[in-house]
Amino acid sequence: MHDPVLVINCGSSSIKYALVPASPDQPRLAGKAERLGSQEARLAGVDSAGRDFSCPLHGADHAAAMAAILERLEGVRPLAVGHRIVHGGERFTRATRIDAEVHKAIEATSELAPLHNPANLAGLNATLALFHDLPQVAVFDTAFHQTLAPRAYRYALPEKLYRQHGIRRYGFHGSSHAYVSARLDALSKHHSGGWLIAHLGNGCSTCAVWQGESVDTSMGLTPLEGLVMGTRSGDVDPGLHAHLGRQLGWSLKRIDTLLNKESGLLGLSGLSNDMRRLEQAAAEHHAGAELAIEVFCYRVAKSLAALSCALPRLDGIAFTGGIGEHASAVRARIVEHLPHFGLRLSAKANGATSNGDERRIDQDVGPELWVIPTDEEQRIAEETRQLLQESHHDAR
Ligand SMILES: Nc1ncnc2c1ncn2[C@@H]1O[C@H](COP(=O)(O)OP(=O)(O)O)[C@@H](O)[C@H]1O
Ligand SMILES: CC(=O)OP(=O)(O)O
Ligand SMILES: [Mg+2]
Repeated sequence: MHDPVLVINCGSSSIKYALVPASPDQPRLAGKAERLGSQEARLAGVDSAGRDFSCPLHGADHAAAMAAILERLEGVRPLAVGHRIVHGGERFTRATRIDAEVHKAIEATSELAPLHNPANLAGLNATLALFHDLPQVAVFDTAFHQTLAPRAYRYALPEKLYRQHGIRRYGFHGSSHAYVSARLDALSKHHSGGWLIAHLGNGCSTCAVWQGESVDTSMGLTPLEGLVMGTRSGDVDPGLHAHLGRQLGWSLKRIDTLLNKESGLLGLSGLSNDMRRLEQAAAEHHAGAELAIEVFCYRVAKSLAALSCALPRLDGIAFTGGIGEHASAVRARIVEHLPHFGLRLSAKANGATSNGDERRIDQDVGPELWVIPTDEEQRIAEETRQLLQESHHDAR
């Protein structure tokens, strides 16, 4: 049980890997393959000899990138492999050891998370081939939100669709929200309190946490509901699909691509899905970039206000994800849109450059405001290790 856990986090266009040691004072080998599927695809990180590296992947897809990662980890013998699996449907409420039947069940949920589950499976298949004798564990994004009450997870649709087809809200980014919520519990004086968490990365979601449990969240049946994201629209009028079909003759496939890949920050700005790029362009008065940032911030605030209804008490708000962690102007604009929450942002603390630390950014009055860098890999490793310990215990 002292060996490290290899964590594979396959996103829509990236793969993060981490060899997470049993004890936090030991070094962690980690890296990331980015922009997969494009000519700019690259892999950078630390290899099994502890050396930093960075290399082009020349248009590699997920499977090719996984092969390149595993090559760099040659000689590594982990305790187990923990996989981030985005959609676990209603069946998977906690980390689960992967066998042939679980593998099939994950495949079956792929159509509910078309940008994610197929990528997760590519990562799983690559490590299964190399480490076929090691335990492989699935840690689901949806599991943390299985504590939602029916009033939060049911859509106002005929019951049959829920009972027979599992059509309900599931929520995602569970490992991130769970990690941040546990850190807030450790750091804040409000132990086990009421928190709103904004995970703002390429995919974005908010979550209301009460006493360590998710009570509501912005994503739904798929990771498309809710906030404006890099290329995803978030909420639109459900009548849009029928309208585009009738008026423009668009197929469902075309509409799906529009909402998942051509919308969000990219669609609004007409420029980029990357917040850094948009902030630069907005500083030069690019109208599309200014609008994209304005809509993004307003929608995050609106979602936080809506989710506050799920909390008996609001102790604070935490920002995480690439944008939540680094974009101080975005955080300030979100807070500005919530004047009735009594939030008092400290301009100095908010404006300080982020160097990966956890920090408070309020003036010590009103609900607390935090920046907490997320660590999905740490959470996935912990859940993997815990599952193995439990099965070890049960077997004795
Ligand atoms: N310094 C920064 N300022 C503004 N935005 C940033 C900064 N660093 C990263 N971001 C944004 O974070 C987003 C990516 O978030 P991240 O959580 O890394 O993505 P992923 O969901 O792929 O893990 C991008 O929009 C990127 O522009
Ligand atoms: C669920 C989801 O949106 O994940 P990601 O942020 O990795 O795209
Ligand atoms: Mg992400």
